[in-house]
Amino acid sequence: MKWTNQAWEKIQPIYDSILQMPFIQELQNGTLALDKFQFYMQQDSKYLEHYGRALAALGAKAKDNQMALDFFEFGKNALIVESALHASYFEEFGLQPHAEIPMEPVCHHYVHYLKSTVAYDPIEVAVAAILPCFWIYQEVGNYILQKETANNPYQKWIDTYSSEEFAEGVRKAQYYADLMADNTTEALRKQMFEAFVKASQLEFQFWNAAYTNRIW
Ligand SMILES: Cc1ncc(C[n+]2csc(CCO)c2C)c(N)n1
Repeated sequence: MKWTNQAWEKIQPIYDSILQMPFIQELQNGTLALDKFQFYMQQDSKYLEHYGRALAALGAKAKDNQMALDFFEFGKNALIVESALHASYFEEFGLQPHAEIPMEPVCHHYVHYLKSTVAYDPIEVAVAAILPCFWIYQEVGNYILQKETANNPYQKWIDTYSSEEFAEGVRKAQYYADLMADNTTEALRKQMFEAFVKASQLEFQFWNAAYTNRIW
C-alpha cells in the first residue's frame, strides 16, 4: 500500500472530527458567525505568508531540480492565494489591515512547527509535514461542495479549494511524499507518519481556534 494511503488511514479519525466541527458545518451551511470567519481569515493570511516561505525553503533542499521547481511553485501559489484573499475578502468582510494582525497561538505553533521541520528535519519528514495542508483542504472543500447552500457568503472561499488547478497541486505533493517514502528507511517512514499526523492535528486546531477565539 502507498505511504499516502497508510498515512490517510492514520488521520481518518482526525479528518472525521474535522468534518463534524461546528466551524466546518456552519461554513457549509453559510451560518458561520462573521467574527469567527474574520478570525480565521486573518490568521490564515499570516499562515499563508509563512507557509509559502516554508515551501520555498523545502524546495531549496530538494536534490532534484523538478522537485525544487514544484515546491517553489507551491510556495508562490500560497502567496498568490494570500494576496487574492487580501484583494477580495479583506474589504468584503471588514478585516483589519494586515500589519495590525498578531499571530495567535495555534497559527504561531503551526507555522513554526513547519518552518523548524523544514530547517532541521530530513526532507522526507518535511514533505510529510506540509502534505495535510494540501490534502485536508481538498477533501474538506469537496465535502462542503456536496451540500451547497444557496447564497452562502463564504462560497468564494469554498471554490478556491475545489478547483482542478488546486487538485493538480495535491496530486504532485502526494507523489513526492510517496517517492520520498519509497526511497527511505523504515525509521524515517515512521517519522513521516508522525509529522503527517501532527500537521493534521494542527489543521483541526486552526479551525477550532477560530471558533473558540483562542488568543494569547
Ligand atoms: C491553515 C491552512 N491550512 C491549509 C490551507 C490550504 N492551503 C494554503 S496554501 C496551499 C497550497 C499552495 O498553494 C494550500 C493547500 C490554508 N489556506 N490554511
